[in-house]
Amino acid sequence: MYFIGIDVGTSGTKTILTDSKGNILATATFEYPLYQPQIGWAEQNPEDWWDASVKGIKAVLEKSKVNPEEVKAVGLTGQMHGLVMLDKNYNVIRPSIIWCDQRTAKECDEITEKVGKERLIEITANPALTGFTASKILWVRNNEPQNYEKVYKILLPKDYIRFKLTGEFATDVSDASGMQLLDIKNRCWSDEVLEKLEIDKELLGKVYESPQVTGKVSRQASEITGLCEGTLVVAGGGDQAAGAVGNGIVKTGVISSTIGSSGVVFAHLDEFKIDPQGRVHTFCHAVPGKWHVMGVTQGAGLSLKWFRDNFAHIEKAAFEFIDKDPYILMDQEAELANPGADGLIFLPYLMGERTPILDPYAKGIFFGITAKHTRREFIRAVMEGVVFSLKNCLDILYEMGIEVKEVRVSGGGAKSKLWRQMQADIFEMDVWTLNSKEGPAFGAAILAAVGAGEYQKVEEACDTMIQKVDSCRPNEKLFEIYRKTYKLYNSIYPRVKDLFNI
Ligand SMILES: Nc1ncnc2c1ncn2[C@@H]1O[C@H](COP(=O)(O)OP(=O)(O)O)[C@@H](O)[C@H]1O
Ligand SMILES: O=C(CO)[C@@H](O)[C@H](O)COP(=O)(O)O
Repeated sequence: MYFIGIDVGTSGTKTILTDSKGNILATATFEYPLYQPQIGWAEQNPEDWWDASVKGIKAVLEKSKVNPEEVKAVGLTGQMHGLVMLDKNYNVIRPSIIWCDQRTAKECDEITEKVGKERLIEITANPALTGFTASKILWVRNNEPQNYEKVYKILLPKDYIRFKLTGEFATDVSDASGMQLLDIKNRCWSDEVLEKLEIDKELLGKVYESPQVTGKVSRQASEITGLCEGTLVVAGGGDQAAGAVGNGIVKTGVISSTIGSSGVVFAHLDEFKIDPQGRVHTFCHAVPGKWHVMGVTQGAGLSLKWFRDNFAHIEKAAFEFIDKDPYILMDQEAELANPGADGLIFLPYLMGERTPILDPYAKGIFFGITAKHTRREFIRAVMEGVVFSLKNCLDILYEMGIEVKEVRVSGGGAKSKLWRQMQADIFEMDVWTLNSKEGPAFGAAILAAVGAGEYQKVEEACDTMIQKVDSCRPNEKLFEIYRKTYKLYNSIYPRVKDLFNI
């Protein structure tokens, strides 16, 4: 039996095909643009996600030579929080306002006022945040009433792919948690929040636990994708929860640190638990009946990509001549700089910042530039700044009393040995890599295997399908320089934060 996992990421959609033991037979990634019509805005075109998913499914079927009849189930995952609105003819009404868009500060105030700050945290386990879907819905209602009038269904990114594959309107508890409309403790839509925000429940899909089957591939989707009509489609999860399943973060003590476009530190919770100050998110996990807590930095891999696209012309040119990934060349360059980048510090707030500072107006900073600094210190400072922002989230987890015995790294950033080592040195802990680097897509395939009955429980599937392969040991000699640099990093934002919103 075979399973397909589809991850609708921010930089592209990744599709993988695995067997039931977790061997990956084929992978395919198709990229698409991110539109930034104004500073702080971020949009993508849901049709691009569907095109990339169709191409991905076709590619993995072709590369693996697996007979589509042997593909038992498809699992879906993707970037969380993005708002997809369909009209009654199932057409997309406007581009999706995605997770890193920061335009909704006013709507967050509106949510806090209507629901009440404490009650909102009690129900949704989080304060009102610009990244979450509820404020994006209100923004469209307040600013584009002509679009809001047309809304028939509201979906999350991966759930749009589900609709295209099966015709069903559905979601799962982990992704729905990021809409700020879910009662997180009771794992269902909150009638109270919906009523107070005057959002009709009929607009939302049915909520499932992540391994549950939500529908089957339709004849039309079968003709487009090459999958067999009737192939099962399971609920899946938000990319962080599915990624955690793909990394085996399904029990306490083991956490993950992911550098994708965003950066996330993620821990499993057996019991519902929140940070009373709302500095990190508590959401439903993709493991039925469990929760998780995570800290999110908005601009992690996104920061390095921004640097590559704007300042790494040498590496990009080299790529054309010697066909070497510019990121690998940038890594080599950064490795030549000293740890601590000779005092050059980068705050990665290029898309505002989520946890723990929760500031949509925050902006990026290079601090401490001198004539001695060269491009290599700049690249290194970007990478270190991202790890410091992840360490800020890790510190909150420690404050909450969460046990951390082991860190597993994933996301595109985990391809870099230097970035993995920096995490070990700055977290002062061993960091592990796994057999699969395809975190969320692999997690979605695991959820598909559970949904199809190949395994009874997510934990059992993880035990069989995931292996640890390699670790980076922290270098104690670097603790002092990184501790000193981290202290300085932490003292910059509080001193300048009032200047960002002028
Ligand atoms: N070889 C590499 N070295 C360092 N960083 C890398 C490398 N390859 C990819 N990345 C980083 O990974 C990011 C993409 O990660 P990915 O998990 O694919 O993102 P997403 O799921 O958001 O689309 C890029 O923005 C880049 O910063
Ligand atoms: O906003 C969050 C999680 O709350 C992000 O993690 C998005 O889900 C996007 O993820 P990537 O594209 O970086 O994987």
